[in-house]
Amino acid sequence: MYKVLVVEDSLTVRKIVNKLIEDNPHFTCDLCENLSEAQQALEKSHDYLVAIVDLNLPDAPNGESVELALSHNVPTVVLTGNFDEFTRAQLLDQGVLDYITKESRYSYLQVLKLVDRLRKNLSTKVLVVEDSKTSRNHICSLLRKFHFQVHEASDGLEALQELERHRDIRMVIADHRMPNMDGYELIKAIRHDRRWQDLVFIGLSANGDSVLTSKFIKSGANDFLSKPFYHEEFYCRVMQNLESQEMIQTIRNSANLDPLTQVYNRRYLNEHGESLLNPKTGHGKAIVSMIDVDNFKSVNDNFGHKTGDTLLKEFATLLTHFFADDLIVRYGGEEFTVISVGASKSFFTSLSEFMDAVRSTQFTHHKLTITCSVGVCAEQQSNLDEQLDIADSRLYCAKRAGKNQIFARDMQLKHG
Ligand SMILES: Nc1nc2c(ncn2[C@@H]2O[C@H](COP(=O)(O)OP(=O)(O)OP(=O)(O)O)[C@@H](O)[C@H]2O)c(=O)[nH]1
Repeated sequence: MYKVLVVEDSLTVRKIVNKLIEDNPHFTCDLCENLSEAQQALEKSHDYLVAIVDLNLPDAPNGESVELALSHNVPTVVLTGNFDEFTRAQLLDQGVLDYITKESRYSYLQVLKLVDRLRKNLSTKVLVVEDSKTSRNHICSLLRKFHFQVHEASDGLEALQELERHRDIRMVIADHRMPNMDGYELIKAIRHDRRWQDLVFIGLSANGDSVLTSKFIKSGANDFLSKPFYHEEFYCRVMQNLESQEMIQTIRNSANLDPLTQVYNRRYLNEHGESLLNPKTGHGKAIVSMIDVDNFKSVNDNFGHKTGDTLLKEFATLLTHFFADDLIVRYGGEEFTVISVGASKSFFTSLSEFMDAVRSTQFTHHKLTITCSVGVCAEQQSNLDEQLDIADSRLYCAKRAGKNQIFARDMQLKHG
């Protein structure tokens, strides 16, 4: 749970902000109506994610509440009834994150959006690629103020190494002119690699060259900023690009993920499974397994469909824990497919550990114990469908042989 400090003398505004923020289960608010309450709150707690502060309070008419929050190193958003260009520029220079006027419901939604962005930023990695240390430090400190996890590189080659080391970097902000590999070469290298297709890339350059801008964008950059930039513009671009990327991710997820268990769905398997077996695009071979919960119908019959759903979710979570590097698909109902391109020995070790974990786990709040049956096809066939069919027929054999077991080869059919 993240704590938000709200310093506001109007009861109505306090209530609106509190309601909007606390409707999001990630947040809780501490409400203060004047400077002295804010002072006490800041002395008592040192873990505020952000402070939302009214510029003029009865006991602090000249923005003292903002200075107070900033002096405690709490990222601060100013909420005020007066829009005044000079004050706004002054506050942004002082280091406040944003300046929002209390005009309409939309203003309050903007506050909420910013607060939630700050929460998400805590786990968002950004790579800053810039050879000038002064400029790099400046960009990094702007990003840290917004709670981003910041990584640094001084040229394109270093950036690629950093991206290999931290596969979950979501955004790259790169200068154009750099030794060894410039920004333009960097974006080309990034877009060449499918793993980084969703990475947000913002190019930077000192000369404001429009040819360079279009070259960057055509090569796959999402946006471009000319230096020197005003930090408000910088933040707007960063936030907007991240939001667009999240929207694309959400659309992609809703097309490819099973909504109940959040593992991949059949559609994804049909579109991408075969490429795993293709030596040009994947590993050329894979171990295919079909995993099915035993007697699942009785869970629905005895405890209801909702409990059945919860059990499936927990079962899928267990799969993701044991087969983190493999492709996990909900094949249908209570049947899952795991496709592994790793070594056969380590796959069977994980499978056996997974079966043990299933037997010993208590599922749902009813503490249900279950087993599962598995059919595996590790021998390569001419296509994925054939491997799936063989794994499925072995799963059927495992069921017929009494369930709670693995069938991996035809030989075992006889000894089942
Ligand atoms: N709760 C829930 N049930 C589902 C879902 N999808 C399929 N089912 C149910 O899963 C049950 C599967 O039943 P069966 O095919 O007889 O399988 P089983 O009871 O596990 O029997 P064995 O496979 O032979 O061990 C059916 O009752 C389906 O209605 C789902 O998304 N949620």
